Amino acid sequence: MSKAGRLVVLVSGSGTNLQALLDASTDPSYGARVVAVGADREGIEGLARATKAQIPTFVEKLRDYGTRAEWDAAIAARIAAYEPDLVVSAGFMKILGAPTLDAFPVLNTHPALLPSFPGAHGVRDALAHGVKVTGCTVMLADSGVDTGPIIAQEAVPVLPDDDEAVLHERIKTVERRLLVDIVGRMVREGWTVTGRIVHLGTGPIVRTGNQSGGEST
Ligand SMILES: Nc1nc2c(c(=O)[nH]1)N[C@@H](CN(C=O)c1ccc(C(=O)N[C@@H](CCC(=O)O)C(=O)O)cc1)CN2
Ligand SMILES: NCC(=O)N[C@@H]1O[C@H](COP(=O)([O-])[O-])[C@@H](O)[C@H]1O
Repeated sequence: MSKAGRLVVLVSGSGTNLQALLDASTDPSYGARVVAVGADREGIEGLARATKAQIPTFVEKLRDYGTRAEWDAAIAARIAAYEPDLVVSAGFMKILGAPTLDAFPVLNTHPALLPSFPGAHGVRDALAHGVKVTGCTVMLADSGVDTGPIIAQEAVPVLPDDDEAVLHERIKTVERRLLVDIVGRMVREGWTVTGRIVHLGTGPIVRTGNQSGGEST
């Protein structure tokens, strides 16, 4: 059995996507394991889920730093300490800067069909716009806000009496399944990026010296 891919998962809230990854990783054939959970705030359920699973956690609060650049450097250093093969932003509510993006592949999950409704309030914005179909997107983060190359999407219906919480829970049911599937495939199969297109299946990401995971061409 080859070595399991190392995931650092970043959270800012309830952490149900994190929990789905923790649950999936109990099967050795999944090929990935969560080695640390990071957050931008204390006292969230996502951190409690990690602690219950005996996974190391760290918190880097933006307000503890004089500048955004200092926070960017600090969270990148915390992530680097765990030597991830893949960073997963699962409800993490801060835009990651170059120190993280330049060092690691960062996967993000968003509760809307990008490029529609990017940002911190995708579910609220879709509902307010009156769309009849929304969904979720798994993508590679780049320096923009939800502008990175899209890996997978799945549509979710908007029902007449939906409020933001009801719709978001319907989306999250789909999102957790999609995220677990894509993370597992990326770690087991690797990926390449050609322009905006992500191709899965280019060889295992877990580095054993001469291998490489995600590659841009
Ligand atoms: N470099 C990137 N970092 C992150 C991305 C990304 O696409 N590129 N995605 C986000 C997750 N996200 C949407 O999926 C998202 C989260 C938060 C925001 C935002 O406006 N954050 C504000 C602060 C909001 C707060 O503290 O409540 C900010 O960072 O100043 C936009 C999009 C994860 N990181
Ligand atoms: N723009 C970022 C964003 O809105 N992310 C969303 O936050 C939720 C976190 O849920 P969780 O903490 O239960 O996994 C998820 O639906 C995720 O897509």
